[in-house]
This record gives sequence, C-alpha cells and structure tokens, in this order.
Amino acid sequence: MDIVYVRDLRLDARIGIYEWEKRILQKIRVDLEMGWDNRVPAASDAIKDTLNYKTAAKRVIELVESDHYELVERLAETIADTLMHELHIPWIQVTVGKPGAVRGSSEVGVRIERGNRQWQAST
Ligand SMILES: Nc1nc2c(c(=O)[nH]1)N=C([C@H](O)[C@@H](O)CO)CN2
Repeated sequence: MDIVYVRDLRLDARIGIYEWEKRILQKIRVDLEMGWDNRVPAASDAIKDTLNYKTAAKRVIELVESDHYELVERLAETIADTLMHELHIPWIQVTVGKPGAVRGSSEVGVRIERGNRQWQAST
C-alpha cells in the first residue's frame, strides 16, 4: 500500500486534564500517514483520484478547534476515526504530540494505527 502523509502540522489546542489546561491554548503537533493506492492518481493525473492531503489537514484543524480534549488519546482516536470514514482511508497512523508538556522532554504524546495495512485495491 502507498502512503499519503501530512507531517508536523502545528496547531493550538484546548487539551489536557488539569484545570489550568482548560483555560489556555497549547501547542500540539500532528503527523498523519494514510494508506492509499497512489497508482490510480499517478495514471490519471487527476486530483479527484487522490487522497487529498489538504482536505485531510483541514479536517484535522476543524476537529482540534471544535472541542476541548482531556487526553491526546481521544484526539488521536477522533482524528483516525473521522478521516477513515469520511475519506475512505483503509489504514491510518496518527501521531499527536505535546511539545513542552513534560520538562526535560522535547515532546510527549501518542501514536496509533487503525485499519488494515495489508489492504490492496482490486486491480
Ligand atoms: N497518556 C497520557 N498521559 C498524559 C496525558 C495524556 O493526554 N495522555 N495528559 C497529561 C496532562 O494533560 C499533561 O500533558 C500536562 O502537562 C498527563 N499525562
């Protein structure tokens, strides 16, 4: 399976378990790896056949801006579930990082994989 990716999407989010975190915006970082058969758009040269990375990134921005998330786990799961269903993605890896959340670390967070990585489009 081929990959379409979005790397290092930096956003301001309302996220965290502590009271003080509910009153501020914090920097987060999102990486997406999304399975797709890129042979189809390669042959047609048509955007309609792609998994459009701009569409995926804009949807992530909407999801981040639409809610307060206690845990990075819930945000990562929401992103994975929404993109898989709306964009018909067979496999996705989502990384959500909070830079600066833990003193002494450059970033903490989660990485999840959902769907079937062995998926092949019928040819
Ligand atoms: N596995 C997780 N651990 C922690 C989370 C989280 O979302 N997932 N969140 C926090 C706090 O919000 C922290 O980021 C504040 O510094 C702690 N651990």
